[in-house]
Amino acid sequence: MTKMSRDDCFEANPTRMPFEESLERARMLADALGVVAPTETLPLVEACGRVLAAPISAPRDIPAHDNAAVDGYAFAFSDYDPENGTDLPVSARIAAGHPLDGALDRGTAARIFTGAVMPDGADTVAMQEDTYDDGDGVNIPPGLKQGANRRKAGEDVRAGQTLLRPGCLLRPQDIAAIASLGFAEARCYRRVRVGLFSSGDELLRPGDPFRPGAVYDSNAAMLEALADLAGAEITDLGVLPDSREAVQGRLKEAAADYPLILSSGGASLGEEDHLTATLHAAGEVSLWQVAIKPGRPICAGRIGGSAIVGLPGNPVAAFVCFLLYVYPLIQSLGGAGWRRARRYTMPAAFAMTKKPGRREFIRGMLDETEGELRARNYERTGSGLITSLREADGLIELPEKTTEIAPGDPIAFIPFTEFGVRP
Ligand SMILES: Nc1nc2c(c(=O)[nH]1)N[C@H]1C(S)=C(S)[C@@H](COP(=O)(O)OP(=O)(O)OC[C@H]3O[C@@H](n4cnc5c(N)ncnc54)[C@H](O)[C@@H]3O)O[C@H]1N2
Ligand code: MOO
Repeated sequence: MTKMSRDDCFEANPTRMPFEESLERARMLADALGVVAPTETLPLVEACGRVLAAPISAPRDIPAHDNAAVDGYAFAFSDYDPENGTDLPVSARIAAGHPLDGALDRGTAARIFTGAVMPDGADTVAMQEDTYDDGDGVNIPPGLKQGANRRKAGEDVRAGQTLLRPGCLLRPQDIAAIASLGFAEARCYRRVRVGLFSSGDELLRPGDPFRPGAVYDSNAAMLEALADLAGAEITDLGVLPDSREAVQGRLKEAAADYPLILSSGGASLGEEDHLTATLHAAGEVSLWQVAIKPGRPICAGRIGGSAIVGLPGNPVAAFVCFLLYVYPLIQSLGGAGWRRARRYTMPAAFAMTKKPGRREFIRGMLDETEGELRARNYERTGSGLITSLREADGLIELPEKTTEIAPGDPIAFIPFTEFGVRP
């Protein structure tokens, strides 16, 4: 029989849920609840950052016409000698927004400007810097290929093409694409409404006078800011009272109003664990007690049509669990589908040993050495150190089976930018 160390609850309790299973259960919870956000039509600039709710198809080609890519002279390639160049009389002037009425006369060139519609009969443009006035017209230099300096109709987008599908997160470049089709508005999902509780008798709200033994509630402000970046709209519902009946009452009440409820603190195995008890009594538990560090006491489940996530009280654990579980949950409930944060493989710039059997997410900083990015760990591991989150650029993910990391070993890095947190 293997000896169990008393100070390691993972060895002492082999029943903790593996990380991948817990994430799959969170995903199943999200799938079961579906998209909870209603839709609304928004002007384009307000739509940026939102999730698209209806497909957007192109009513016409973009660009709509063949057009000049440079200021210069448009002509028919069939009138041109690519070996020696050609002198052509200039019979028209075409500015952007003012297409030529009729076709270009055969054997002539048109003075044309960037973005102006190519006249019928012309297929090639010489850049003005490469030409000269030969007295009677313009000299087109040798060496141009057919179609040079011409942008084809539909080369960006084809008429009828579905450009954006429901569920896509609208970025500035998507807004540009929608505007290029001539649409001023987009149908979007509303932000997911989230009710937020904190939990703990020691908590004071920022602004309250300090008292001995107290801790200011930093999780509420942090989670509100994170949820805002995730595209949700948080309502701070205050601190949960320390009574099982009162917690059950407040949670049930909130579940009737919000499709997602977050709470931090009071999720561990201590006597004060009213949240998990409420989920057991009034709803369903999807995951609880996961083999991860930090964040082991996380729990999640539902009451009716509302998802509830009990985040651990330690600020680092609350932050990490938000990124791992709540961020994708908000995306999914908000219509964007479940998205797993991307991992970037890079060499470790540190050495450490690790206990097997649990997934660890340690705080990491990016170092650039000789043009290569490497990840360094934050030396202290305490789950209450907000400073460590401020120093870090992201999380280093260490798999269950890993027991040792040496400098140069490939590691998986999840930058905070994946969650909209700017460096
Ligand atoms: N016997 C055990 N003790 C603990 C376990 C365990 O499994 N067995 N798990 C540890 C781990 S890991 C964590 S994480 C914490 C999580 O506990 P809770 O989620 O129940 O949170 P609390 O006990 O209420 O608080 C923990 C810690 O965080 C501070 N806190 C809580 N809320 C806030 C807030 N809104 N803003 C700032 N700081 C907050 C609180 O003061 C505590 O210091 O349990 C371990 N113990
Ligand atoms: O794992 Mo707890 O979630 O360290 O702070």
